[in-house]
Amino acid sequence: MDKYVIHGQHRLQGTVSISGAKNSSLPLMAASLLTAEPVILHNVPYLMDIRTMVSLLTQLGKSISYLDPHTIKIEEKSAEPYEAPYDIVRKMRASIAVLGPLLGRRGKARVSFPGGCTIGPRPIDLHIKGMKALGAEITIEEGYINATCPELKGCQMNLLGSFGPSVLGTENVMMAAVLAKGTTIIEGAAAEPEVADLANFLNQMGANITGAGTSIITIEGVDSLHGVEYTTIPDRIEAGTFIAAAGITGGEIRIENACVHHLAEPIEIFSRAGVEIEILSDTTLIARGKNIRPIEVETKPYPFFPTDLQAQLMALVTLSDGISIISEKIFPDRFLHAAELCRMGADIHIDGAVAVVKGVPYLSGAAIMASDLRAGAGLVLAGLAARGKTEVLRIYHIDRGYEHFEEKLRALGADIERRPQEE
Ligand SMILES: CC(=O)N[C@H]1[C@@H](OP(=O)(O)OP(=O)(O)OC[C@H]2O[C@@H](n3ccc(=O)[nH]c3=O)[C@H](O)[C@@H]2O)O[C@H](CO)[C@@H](O)[C@@H]1O
Ligand SMILES: C=C(OP(=O)(O)O)C(=O)O
Repeated sequence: MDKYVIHGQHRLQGTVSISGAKNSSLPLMAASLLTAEPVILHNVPYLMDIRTMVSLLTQLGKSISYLDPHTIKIEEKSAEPYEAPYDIVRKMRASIAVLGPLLGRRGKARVSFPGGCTIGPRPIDLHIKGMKALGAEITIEEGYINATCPELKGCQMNLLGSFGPSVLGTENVMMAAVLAKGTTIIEGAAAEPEVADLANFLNQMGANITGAGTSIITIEGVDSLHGVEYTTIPDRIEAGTFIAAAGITGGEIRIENACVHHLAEPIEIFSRAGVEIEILSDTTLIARGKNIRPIEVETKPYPFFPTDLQAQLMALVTLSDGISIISEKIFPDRFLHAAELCRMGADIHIDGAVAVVKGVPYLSGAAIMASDLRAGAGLVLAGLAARGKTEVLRIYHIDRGYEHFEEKLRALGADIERRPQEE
C-alpha cells in the first residue's frame, strides 16, 4: 500500500492533459460483450479500475491487448462464461455494468451483488427493475444476482429513483435493450455525458438508440452488433479536479484535451468560488486561482454540479473568506473527507446531507486518510495548499480513477511523492 507525501504551498503552474473518462471507458468495455467481433477503444485511461475491468472481461471470455498505452483491443475467445465473481465486483462497483450485456447477448448472468461503499448505500433496485421490465427473471442468492431470459422484449419503463436517475442503471438497461425484440423507452433516464457516449458507441456498433443525453431514451432492438473502433470522451471530473487545484494553490493551469461543454456547471461554480476561468476552445481552458470565495451549491445529476467534484470543491472553500453551504443530493453520506480536512484545521460542520464550511486562513499539514477516490483527490488538493507536510494514506482509492496523478501534479510544480505506506 502506498501513501502520498506532500509539501504544500507551491503555486501550480503549467499545462495538464486530461485523460479519457473512467466512467465512460468502463461501460464501453463492458459493452464489448454485446459483440463477437473485435472492439478497439482509444483514449482509455491507464487506471486500476480499467485493469479490474480487464480482469473481469478476461473471466468472461474476452482477450484484451494494449495497442498503445491508451488503446485497447478487445477480442472474443468464448461467449460461454456469464459469472462476475465477488472477488472482482467488490473492488469496483462499475462491474455491475456487465449485467445488461451478458443478459442481452448470452441470455443469462450471475453477477455478485455490489453492495455499498464508503460514499454510502448504493442500491441496484433500478437496474433490477429495468431488467425485469425487459422480461428477465431475477433472483438474489448467495450474494449473487442471477438473471436469465432467453429473449428480452422491449417495453416502456420509468427508471427514476428517489434520488433521481441512475447512471449505471440507465447504461445497464440500455445495453440489455439494444438486442431486445422491439422498442424500449426509458423514461427518467440519466442524462450524463457518459450515457450519451455509450449510446454513440453502441450506435456505431449497429444499435439504434435516440435521446441519450436527455431523460427519455428510445432503443429499437436490432439482431446483432458488430465491432467498432471508438474514442472515449475526456474525463470531466479529472478536469474539474485540476480547476480546483489551480484555485486552491493560487496557480495558473492550462487544461488541455478536456470537453469544455461537459464542464459548464463546474466552470460556473468554481468561478463563483473565485477561480478565474478562461475558455480558449472547446477542449482547452485556463484556470487561475484568485481570492477564494464562499459558495452555496447542491450536487445534482447532470447538467448540475456533480457529486464526484464535491470533495474537491469542499477542499477549495475551506480556505474561502466566508461560509459555504454544500448540499449532497446524490449520496447524502458522502462526507468522510470532512473529518480529515478538519484534522488539517478546516472548520466544517456536517448536518445530515449538508456541509457548512467556514473558511479558515490556512490549513496545516497532517496525516490524513483517503476514504474513496474523490475524497482522496480532495485531500491531496488540501495538502497542496497546506503549510508543512501532509501524508495522504490509502491512495489506492486515488489510483482507481486518476491517471498519473502525482506525475501530472509534479509537472505543474507540486512537491508530491509516492512512498510505501508501511515505512
Ligand atoms: C462508474 C460510474 O459511472 N460511477 C458514477 C455513477 O455511479 P452509479 O451509476 O452507481 O450512481 P447512480 O447514478 O446509480 O446513483 C445515483 C443515485 O441513485 C441511487 N440509486 C442508484 C441505483 C439504484 O438502483 N437505485 C438507487 O436508488 C443511488 O443510491 C444514488 O443516490 O454515477 C454517480 C452519480 O453521478 C457517480 O458518483 C459515480 O462516479
Ligand atoms: C464514485 C465513483 O466511482 P464508482 O461509481 O466506480 O465507485 C467516482 O468515480 O467518483
